[in-house]
Amino acid sequence: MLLAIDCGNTNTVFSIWDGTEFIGTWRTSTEWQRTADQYYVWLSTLMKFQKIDVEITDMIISSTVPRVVFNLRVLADRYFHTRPIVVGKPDCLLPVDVRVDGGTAVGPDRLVNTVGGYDLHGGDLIVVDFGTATTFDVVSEDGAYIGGVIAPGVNLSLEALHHAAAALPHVDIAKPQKVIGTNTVACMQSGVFWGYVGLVKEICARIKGERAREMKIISTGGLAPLFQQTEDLFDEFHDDLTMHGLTVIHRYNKENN
Ligand SMILES: Nc1ncnc2c1ncn2[C@@H]1O[C@H](COP(=O)(O)OP(=O)(O)OP(=O)(O)O)[C@@H](O)[C@H]1O
Ligand SMILES: CC(C)(CO)[C@@H](O)C(=O)NCCC(=O)O
Ligand SMILES: [K+]
Repeated sequence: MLLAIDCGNTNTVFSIWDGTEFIGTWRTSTEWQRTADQYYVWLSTLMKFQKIDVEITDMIISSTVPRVVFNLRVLADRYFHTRPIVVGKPDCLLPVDVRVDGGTAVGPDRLVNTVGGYDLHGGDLIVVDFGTATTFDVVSEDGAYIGGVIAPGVNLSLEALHHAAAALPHVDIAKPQKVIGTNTVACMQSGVFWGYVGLVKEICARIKGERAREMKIISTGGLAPLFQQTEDLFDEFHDDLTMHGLTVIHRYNKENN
């Protein structure tokens, strides 16, 4: 069975794929110091707790944090006796082209989202991922990753305000009732929430303009539903788009490598 690992700058998600569906998904904070032994204790405990008794034979990793890959490789070797596929490494084949400036190391999560989105919807897509950063990945008609946009993430924007301004507290994102905030927290939430609604609309409109064609907008990441409930920003939301993309890349490598 496949263990798919999506390692972002804030959180790392482990999912087990049985070939048809994900039978378990667990999340931990991303820390490059975490050792293979620590991962194993954590994962095996959670698997036992959910009575998931399966043998992991394959592993695929997407990591936006290069340093964590070493210990995940040790995990694969020591506990599962397998060599992981690492997205972005030369020996990992991708079922889509990447058309960007020479020397650009595109984030593996963006490549995986491109593959996952293309598999589910075909081409001419904008994939919006609300993680540590908010990324827009532009997928051409033939499924290639042709570039995109990187904006500061929602939580990062709120944290930046808190850190840089002595009188601004730590605030969690929420949809404000009105645009005009009548207290500090409401003002901050309004700036980030409505600012983000505008950001998403403007960027998507400009991408469509530059491409001069209609494009489907799909979203993923924990905060996408919060925005979707207000305005019709996206055509579709997929909670596990990155994980889906990892299973597609794994299958492609098994068949072609
Ligand atoms: N309604 C909500 N309000 C506030 N935070 C939320 C809400 N729903 C989800 N979140 C948070 O949104 C964040 C986004 O999760 P996601 O997995 O997409 O990205 P991440 O883990 O923060 O970033 P990365 O993948 O870059 O590490 C998570 O930290 C999650 O706890
Ligand atoms: C933009 C992030 C941080 C989003 O997770 C990641 O995809 C990344 O580190 N990208 C590298 C630069 C690029 O994608 O062009
Ligand atoms: K993510």
